[in-house]
Amino acid sequence: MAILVTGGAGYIGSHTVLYLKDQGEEVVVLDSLEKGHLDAVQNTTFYQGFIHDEPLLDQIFTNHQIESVIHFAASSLVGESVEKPLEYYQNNVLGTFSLVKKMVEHGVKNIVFSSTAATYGEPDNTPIVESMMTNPTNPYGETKLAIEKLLKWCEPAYGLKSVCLRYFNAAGADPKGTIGEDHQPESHLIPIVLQVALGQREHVSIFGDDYDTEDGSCIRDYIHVMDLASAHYLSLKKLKESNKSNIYNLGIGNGFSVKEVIDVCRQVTGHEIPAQIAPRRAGDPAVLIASPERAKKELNWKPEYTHLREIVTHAWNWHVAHPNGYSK
Ligand SMILES: NC(=O)c1ccc[n+]([C@@H]2O[C@H](COP(=O)([O-])OP(=O)(O)OC[C@H]3O[C@@H](n4cnc5c(N)ncnc54)[C@H](O)[C@@H]3O)[C@@H](O)[C@H]2O)c1
Ligand SMILES: O=c1ccn([C@@H]2O[C@H](COP(=O)(O)OP(=O)(O)O[C@H]3O[C@H](CO)[C@H](O)[C@H](O)[C@H]3O)[C@@H](O)[C@H]2O)c(=O)[nH]1
Repeated sequence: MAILVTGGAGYIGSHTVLYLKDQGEEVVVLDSLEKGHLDAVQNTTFYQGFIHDEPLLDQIFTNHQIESVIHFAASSLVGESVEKPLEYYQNNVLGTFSLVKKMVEHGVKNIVFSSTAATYGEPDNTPIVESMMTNPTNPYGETKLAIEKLLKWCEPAYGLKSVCLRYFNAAGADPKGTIGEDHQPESHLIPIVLQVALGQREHVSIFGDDYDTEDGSCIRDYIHVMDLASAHYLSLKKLKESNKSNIYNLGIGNGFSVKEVIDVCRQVTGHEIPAQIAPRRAGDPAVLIASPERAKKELNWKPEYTHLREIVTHAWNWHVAHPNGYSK
């Protein structure tokens, strides 16, 4: 039996594919390659195409014995979603609609879904526990919450079981250095800061220093991408054993401000990394810190890389070895 990984050529998807294969799982990847990289999924059964291509999904579900889906494929930039909400609803909500419809038609009962901390919006308290109110502050988070709700209603109707993983900020790279983060254009904080250290950018902009935080910059919970990968594996295992849907936060449980992240990158790279204060980015909440206790307790998940310095070191090793990402 195989696992279909949508968006498996992307950043988190490719690290999860690597992890799943290491555990002996059979994997089939579907990715449009609009953002992903074929080199990130070498020696893996691969289909280039869209999750809303229903004939292609029929072909994949017919050709392979797919027992479960891990669903990463999405548009996922907070700022861009504020500018292009229609594109976000089309790719994320309508795309997932087709995927789930075809899963139901082909009798595939298990899905692990990439949700996000952005479903919570501006939480009243930290750390965030799963029972807190969801109230997204941007269209990206709204589309992910809409998908969580779609999955919830598909359980009583069609017996579809789901695990929604609300990740906080994915960072780092495969510690062995085989794959890493390469978004084009890059918008995420840590790779941008490392591109400054590599001399590819003159400075990093700090989006807002007037938030209600100690140093005025936004606070996020950075989680190593391989710890995310192991959580997907454990979620699927638990789902198949218990036949019970659930929602889990995935973060370390510690927050770092933008300024603190830049300081850690300075220590790791030995580069001065010039930074400039810039206006706030639309849709950004001030503080997002996870309580990962439910995932630790129920999935027996033990994050391996809990120090930001270690996470940044793995990212830096990848960037130094691949200054132009996957492009030759
Ligand atoms: N990076 C983070 O910190 C973070 C945090 C929370 C949640 N997430 C979620 O995790 C998932 C993966 O994020 P990522 O950072 O790896 O993003 P990514 O852009 O690197 O990967 C997404 C992949 O999906 C593919 N894709 C997009 N739309 C598609 C479609 N309609 N059909 C087929 N393929 C499609 C892209 O080509 C890309 O390879 C996303 O769902 C994202 O919303 C990411
Ligand atoms: O050049 C930059 C880039 C980012 N930031 C700041 O750094 C923090 C982290 O930003 P990222 O773009 O790296 O990540 P986000 O927190 O915006 O988004 C991540 O977490 C979200 C959940 O909140 C979503 O799930 C999204 O997919 C995922 O990339 C934010 O405060 C952002 O304003 C800067 O100051 N300068």
